[in-house]
Amino acid sequence: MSNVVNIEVHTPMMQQYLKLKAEHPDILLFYRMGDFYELFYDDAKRASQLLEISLTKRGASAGQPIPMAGVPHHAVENYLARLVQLGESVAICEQIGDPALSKGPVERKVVRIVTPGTISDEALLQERQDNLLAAIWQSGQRFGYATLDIGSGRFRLTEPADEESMAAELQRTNPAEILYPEEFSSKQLIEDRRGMRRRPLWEFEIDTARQQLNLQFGTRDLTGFGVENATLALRAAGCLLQYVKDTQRTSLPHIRSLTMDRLSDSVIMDAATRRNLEISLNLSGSGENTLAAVIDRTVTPMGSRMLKRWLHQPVRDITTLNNRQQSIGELQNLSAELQPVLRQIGDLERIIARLALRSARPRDLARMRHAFQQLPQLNQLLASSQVAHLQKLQHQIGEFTELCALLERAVVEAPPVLVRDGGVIAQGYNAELDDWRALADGATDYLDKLEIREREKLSIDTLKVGYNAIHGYYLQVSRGQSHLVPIHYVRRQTLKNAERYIIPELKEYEDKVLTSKSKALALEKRLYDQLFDLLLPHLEALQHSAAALAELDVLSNLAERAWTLNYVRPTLVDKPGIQITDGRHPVVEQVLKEPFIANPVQLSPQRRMLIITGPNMGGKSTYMRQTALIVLMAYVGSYVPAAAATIGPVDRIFTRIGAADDLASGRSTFMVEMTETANILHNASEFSLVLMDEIGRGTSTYDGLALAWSCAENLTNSIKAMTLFATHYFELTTLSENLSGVANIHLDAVEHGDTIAFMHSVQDGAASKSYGLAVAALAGVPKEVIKRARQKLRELETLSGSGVATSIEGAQMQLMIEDTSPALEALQSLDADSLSPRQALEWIYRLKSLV
Ligand SMILES: Nc1ncnc2c1ncn2[C@@H]1O[C@H](COP(=O)(O)OP(=O)(O)OP(=O)(O)O)[C@@H](O)[C@H]1O
Repeated sequence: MSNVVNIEVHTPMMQQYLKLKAEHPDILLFYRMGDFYELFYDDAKRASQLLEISLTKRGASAGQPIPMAGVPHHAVENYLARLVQLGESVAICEQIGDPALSKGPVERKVVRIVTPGTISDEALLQERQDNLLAAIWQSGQRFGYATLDIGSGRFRLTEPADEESMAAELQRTNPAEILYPEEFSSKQLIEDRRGMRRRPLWEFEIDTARQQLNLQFGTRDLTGFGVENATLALRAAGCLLQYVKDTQRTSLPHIRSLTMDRLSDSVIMDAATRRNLEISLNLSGSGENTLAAVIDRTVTPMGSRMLKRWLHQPVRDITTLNNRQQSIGELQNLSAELQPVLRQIGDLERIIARLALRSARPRDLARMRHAFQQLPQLNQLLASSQVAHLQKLQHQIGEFTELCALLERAVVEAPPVLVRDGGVIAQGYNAELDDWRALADGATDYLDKLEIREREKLSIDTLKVGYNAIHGYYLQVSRGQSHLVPIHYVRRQTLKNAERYIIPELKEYEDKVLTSKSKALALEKRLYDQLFDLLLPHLEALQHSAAALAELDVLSNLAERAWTLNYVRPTLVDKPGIQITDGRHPVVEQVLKEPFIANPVQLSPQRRMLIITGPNMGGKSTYMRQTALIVLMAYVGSYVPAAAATIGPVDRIFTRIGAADDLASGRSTFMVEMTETANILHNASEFSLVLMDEIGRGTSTYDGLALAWSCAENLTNSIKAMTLFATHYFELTTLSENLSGVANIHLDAVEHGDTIAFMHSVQDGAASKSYGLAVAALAGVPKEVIKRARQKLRELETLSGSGVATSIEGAQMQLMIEDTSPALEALQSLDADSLSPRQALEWIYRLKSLV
């Protein structure tokens, strides 16, 4: 802010503003002015662009007009939501002093900082998506990475060994905000991401990190979490925790532990694989036609978030997988009854987080109560289950009878949005509150009693209590009886026929009535806060319960999906290999109008590589992807789209499918393809599932073929990975003759008149011909171009004379020769509908002579 050299020359209000702004130079400052939040100077200009609100001026200070933009306070959430979406942070500055008592501007303070990665307000969050804050640290090749979900308290660490795995982690977690150290050298990893925050190096100090974390968890050291030696990740975690404390400005009791994610615990997928398999985002970046779109029918937002985490992090622990499978089996009979009950539970996880942050709204408490009210029924439904894992979940869910009763007593049936307006605490919960409210509503019989008492005591039958705006409450006595009033009656007003008096008791009452409304409100706020104090000791149990409920939702969803979509339970074995009978692509089978053709997969140490040939559009990519998706689903613990599946150990899934230019980082299609291939060759093992689609396509034929050939050899001979290798290089089909473990399969197609029909069924052996030209014709490439291509193809084939090419393309030539015969040409020009029977007979003779 260059125009602010000497703060003294500004108006007092601007001085206050500038001091506050100086503490938050990099983020927008929302400065509360009455019913508005206002932004000044550069903030105003930026906000007016980002929010499309008008930029005006508010007077002048230091001789210069002050650019200003503002948003009404009641609509602030909409604006915040938009800014947070754009990756911006906002400091919220409120008036905290009493305007009536302050000289000069009212005292103001930044009460919280809203940042994309630390939001917990319902209005700012997407329901069915995790919202993570991340911090990253680098040392040499290696990284430390910490993520926190403030909406649940999940705090996780990893230490990716290289850039590739770091990129995969970033993609898996997809944080809303990333803290990175100044001088971070792998900037290209994060530069396209939103919500980037550069932090000073000292925030990543290891000693400070340990100290901060121990303070947070109330521990002496971090050995209990098994992260003592993870110094890279701990540095990131330390920075992250300080940032959260700084922005939230409140305690964070729901962040109770730290977990280390170890790569060996899950089936690893790199960034390209995650993208290619379209797990929760499709290749064009939306959620349609993805695995998640097909199998997510969870009934709570927390369940949906958990399911997506599962899909992105398949686990290798057989016990966990068996637990999930058994539960799904059992829940197939129960899910129809369970799901409507679970739906009522809603987003308990985030409600509990807001409770921990003491920002839960009255409706959060009402929803929590409603959730508790479902628990007896839920427990009853689960009671009959024999599956140990479900029993464990049931135990973890608990019943919270007392908390439910408390909330039933304390909170009205349908509370308003904010505590500020009152009307949240229920009648009968607190006697004092009831009194104040009764007073405020004039709903007491105090005045009636007073009137009767005084009238009888003084024997003045005209005495009555009245009220007017000027004098407040008074006692009125007719002129004729006014001489009877006692000495402590003070005359206030004389009317024609009556006198009006006040007495101290009445005045006292009046003061009480006048202040009762604000007294009631203040008490209500206190009681509301006390409710938090009563609920918070149960925080840990509540968090466990929410997690178990989310898991129950995911499992009954998977049970329902398995039942509805006809999935089977896969058998997980220690013996390497993948055997699938009648496998289907979970997404393609849903979007296809025609029936999906199920296909088998047989992979084993003796049959490690399948070379897949067949026409374009034949279904090669679909087949390869469905195999990967079935394996992924099996390692999520889900049932799979197949008639049967037996799946051995899988450590990683790799895909080299399709190629998109990575223009942003200046890498060509071929370069991307080769980088991904290199990654596979470096990292795959005999337990990896590798999908290779048409590698070598992006360069000259011979280079491409040579590369494809040597990659295939390397994958079978040295790496011994389980590989599906789709190719248009027919030469590769001869690999099976020389290499053990390689087999040919193809996708079938048949010609049908002058078009071809794709059978989409996988058969043993290599494809008998290539249908490139036929498919091109099908796609509408002009006839003369196809014709010329046929000529050219023939020339090329005569030229090359290579064994494989001719034998396979020979068949193609056959097709072409037939195609150009005069009989065929004559037939093509024939309008069969216009022929008489006699003409038809003549035609047959004519055709015969042409052949
Ligand atoms: N098993 C199947 N059953 C029914 N339809 C299928 C099947 N497999 C694929 N298809 C249909 O065929 C289309 C093309 O499939 P896919 O993209 O897998 O072919 P491809 O052989 O990989 O083609 P290209 O070589 O051009 O990439 C799919 O979009 C789908 O509509």
